[in-house]
Amino acid sequence: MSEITAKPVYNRVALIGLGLIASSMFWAIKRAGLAGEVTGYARSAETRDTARRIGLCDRVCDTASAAVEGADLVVLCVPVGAMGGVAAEIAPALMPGATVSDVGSVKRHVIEDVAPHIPEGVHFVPSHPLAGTEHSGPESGFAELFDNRWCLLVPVDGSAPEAVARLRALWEGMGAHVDEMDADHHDLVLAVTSHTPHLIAYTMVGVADDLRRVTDSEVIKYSAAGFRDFTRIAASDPTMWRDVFLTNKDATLEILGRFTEELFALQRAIRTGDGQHLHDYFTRTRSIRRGIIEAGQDTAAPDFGRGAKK
Ligand SMILES: NC(=O)C1=CN([C@@H]2O[C@H](COP(=O)(O)OP(=O)(O)OC[C@H]3O[C@@H](n4cnc5c(N)ncnc54)[C@H](O)[C@@H]3O)[C@@H](O)[C@H]2O)C=CC1
Ligand SMILES: O=C(O)C(=O)Cc1ccc(O)cc1
Repeated sequence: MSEITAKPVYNRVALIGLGLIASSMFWAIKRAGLAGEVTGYARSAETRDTARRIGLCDRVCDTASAAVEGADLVVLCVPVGAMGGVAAEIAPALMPGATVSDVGSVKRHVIEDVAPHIPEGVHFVPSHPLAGTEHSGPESGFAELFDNRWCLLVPVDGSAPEAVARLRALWEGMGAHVDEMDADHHDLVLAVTSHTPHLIAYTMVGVADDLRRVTDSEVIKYSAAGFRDFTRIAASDPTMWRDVFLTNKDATLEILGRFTEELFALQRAIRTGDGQHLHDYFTRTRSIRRGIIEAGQDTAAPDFGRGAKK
């Protein structure tokens, strides 16, 4: 857990879109004293009311422009497909010298949608915390979400090194390990490690539901850990994940193509009784898992299902 820092990294941070990630950022920023003030804006009056009720943000504003006024860091925490529209809305109110960042799960598309709206003299440094849960909304965040998790910074052409270093300090202060990556590489890596696995989980739960077994209490009760993980992941926010697949289309289709080829080979091995193929395949995948454990790269699973925490 981070210590309280002596000096805030930013004077004023504005969080736009008050869901899981923004609320977790707020509690993590407060935990370590990383900003003088945190303002927030959410599109719906209901979310703004909830935020005020639970003390999420020092000041909740009724417009995005009011929230970003005087902010030296603005973080867009809305679904990937909404980033460009929000950037256009806040652009005239951005303070010269401010940094705009985002936390979107896809980077190339966000950069293409947001960068054209960033005024001269304002920095743009996209980011992506590799931490989350299947929960969403302002009450789902907690200060520990980013502890020991990776946050990838994806600087664009012209991102000033000092703006990148300052954002790195914020994420490290929130407990994350930080790495930098190019946008296309990011999108391919995430298609393998997150996006396609989510699609597979959605599909598996859909298949089980088609068989009318998933809602049967006995099946839920006796389902093994793997299927339970699928149901947890398949409960993730539909808007967020719709946008992920629509905006990381090429990388996801590339990985899905490879996935289906391998799946067909396994399907054929089962049909033809080719136990050697199955055994070889499972031996290879087991060694990958063991390599991860031996390298100490298996970070502890976050404590899913927690509520907002002050
Ligand atoms: N949920 C997760 O596990 C992770 C999500 N992300 C990314 O973080 C971003 C936010 O995700 P969450 O916090 O999970 O979502 P969330 O659904 O909890 O919160 C998103 C908020 O944005 C608001 N919103 C939607 N469209 C808007 C618009 N046009 N203008 C203003 N507000 C709008 C929603 O009402 C909601 O309050 C997404 O881009 C997602 O890809 C990144 C890492 C992990
Ligand atoms: O809940 C899970 O298992 C996750 O994988 C969380 C997650 C979801 C989306 C991201 O862009 C990053 C992390």
